[in-house]
Amino acid sequence: MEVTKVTAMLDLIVESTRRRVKEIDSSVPVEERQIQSLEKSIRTRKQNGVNPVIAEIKFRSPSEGLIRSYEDPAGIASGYVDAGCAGISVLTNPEFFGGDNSFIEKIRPQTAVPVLRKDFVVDEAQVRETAALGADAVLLIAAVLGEELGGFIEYTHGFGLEALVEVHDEAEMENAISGGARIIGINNRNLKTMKTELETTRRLGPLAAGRGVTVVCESGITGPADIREMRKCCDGFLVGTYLMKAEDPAKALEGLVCA
Ligand SMILES: O=P(O)(O)OC[C@@H](O)[C@@H](O)c1c[nH]c2ccccc12
Repeated sequence: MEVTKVTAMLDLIVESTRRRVKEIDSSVPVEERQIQSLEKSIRTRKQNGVNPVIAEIKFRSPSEGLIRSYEDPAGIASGYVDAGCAGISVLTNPEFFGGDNSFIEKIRPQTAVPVLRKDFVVDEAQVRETAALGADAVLLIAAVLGEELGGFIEYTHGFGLEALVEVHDEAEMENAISGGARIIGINNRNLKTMKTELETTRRLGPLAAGRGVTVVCESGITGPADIREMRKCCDGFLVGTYLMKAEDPAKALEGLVCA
């Protein structure tokens, strides 16, 4: 029963996203620019013995409801940068995650780290829009794109952007690697049950070892101990709720970066 209900939730998100896609203005020019590489940022930090953490800006979610009352995303982002994040993940879905495209435009000019645009990409117009907004990378979810994943990865790279390709099981991991993914996010949250299990990264991380990809452990990180425990199975981390629930998100992040 529960599974059917939550699958309907993902369908709902994808459906509402398709409505937003119709409103994208594809005549907005995409300016030529040098992107900041998330892949490089993660690798450099790892080599320097610092935990690479992509810190997320997310005010609400279907599983948590309201996570933090709204405040200027640019202020949170600059705290994250000072605390040594490897990148900033920005939710732009308004209906379910309290995000907005304008968050990217607000954050980008004052941010010296890669910015990841997090949304439910179902159409190439959203990838083009991501480039126009000035982000450096875009999330592509294997479970949403299925057989089209490889084509979307190629399209993304064609814009000079990087893709964080999200997987949740063995088949999606293979689809991502054969589709040309360079950065793979293992989502510990089961999108059907909404539960998080770090076990997912423990199981799937080793499948990517030695295959030239950068692996990010996503969702359900609840503090420095999780980072210390999981870092042998991945290259970096993506953390949202734990930081956004903290009174001082930047201070909470410092504890993860130095864990
Ligand atoms: O808040 P958490 O449990 O730290 O998780 C962050 C991030 O992984 C999560 O926001 C996320 C992972 N994949 C997504 C896809 C869409 C929206 C959100 C997400």
